[in-house]
Amino acid sequence: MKNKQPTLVIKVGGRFFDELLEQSEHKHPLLHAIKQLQTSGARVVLVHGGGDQVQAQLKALNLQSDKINGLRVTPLHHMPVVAGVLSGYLNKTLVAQAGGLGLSGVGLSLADGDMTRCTPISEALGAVGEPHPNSAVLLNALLAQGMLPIVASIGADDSGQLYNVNADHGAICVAQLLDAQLYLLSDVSGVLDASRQKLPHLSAQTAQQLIVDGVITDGMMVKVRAAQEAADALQQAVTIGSWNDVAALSTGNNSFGTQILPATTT
Ligand SMILES: Nc1ncnc2c1ncn2[C@@H]1O[C@H](COP(=O)(O)OP(=O)(O)O)[C@@H](O)[C@H]1O
Ligand SMILES: CC(=O)N[C@@H](CCC(=O)OP(=O)(O)O)C(=O)O
Repeated sequence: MKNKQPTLVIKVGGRFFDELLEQSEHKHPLLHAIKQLQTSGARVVLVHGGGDQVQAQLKALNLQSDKINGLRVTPLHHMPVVAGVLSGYLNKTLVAQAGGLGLSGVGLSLADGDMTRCTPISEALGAVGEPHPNSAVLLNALLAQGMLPIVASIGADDSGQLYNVNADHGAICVAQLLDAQLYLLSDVSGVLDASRQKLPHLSAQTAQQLIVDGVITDGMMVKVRAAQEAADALQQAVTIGSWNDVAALSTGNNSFGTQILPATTT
């Protein structure tokens, strides 16, 4: 039976933590918006990355780290650092901050409760996984108790190997698992056009053109491509927006962010 309460999967990246730790006394607007959403009956799952913090920790340990098309090449011997930063310090920081606001945060990874299973993306990327939805039992049990699952982008495969997962990919997978509305939040108001204006929505064709023209680059290129695949798979729009405009999320304001539309509706 389909759950009648709306389910939202909200993804934040590394720069969110810089802002979170700068705000004194649990003031981050995203956590307040999540609390309001929960009060209004929504089920919320938070998925996070932390690429900047992974990079800083690898550098501090003199470990060279490269990216291919926005994804971090991850030799197995980098995994203790990657998993330690994402599933350890950052995940527990978010759980602690949520708790300070009265949210019951539960820190998880993509491997917990067998919620996803990873397959390697390519030999060149090493221990970088593509997550596949597997079991929603744990997440549904936590959500039924009014808890806030906080999922770090670390996964595992059938043989028990750990994987570094791009957090946008992780969030998409969790949204598929729960048939949820997906919000990929970052430090920009949405996808910007060549005049740096926010696009209210974006079709697959326009996105491809803006990528070819060099208007959508770097992490946003990965995000838009992943959001497009997710919109097609979920058959509903995926929103790319800013974690500072999130009050709009609880008021249902549909001018929030850029809506990435499923290919069939464009
Ligand atoms: N057309 C664009 N519109 C918005 N941001 C863009 C665009 N092209 C590149 N970017 C960059 O993408 C960044 C967001 O992607 P990314 O850094 O991967 O986010 P996150 O780490 O939060 O997942 C923005 O901060 C911006 O610098
Ligand atoms: C494979 C891969 O690239 N993994 C990412 C995981 C963290 C992440 O995605 O963090 P953001 O959301 O802050 O970018 C990384 O190592 O940086």
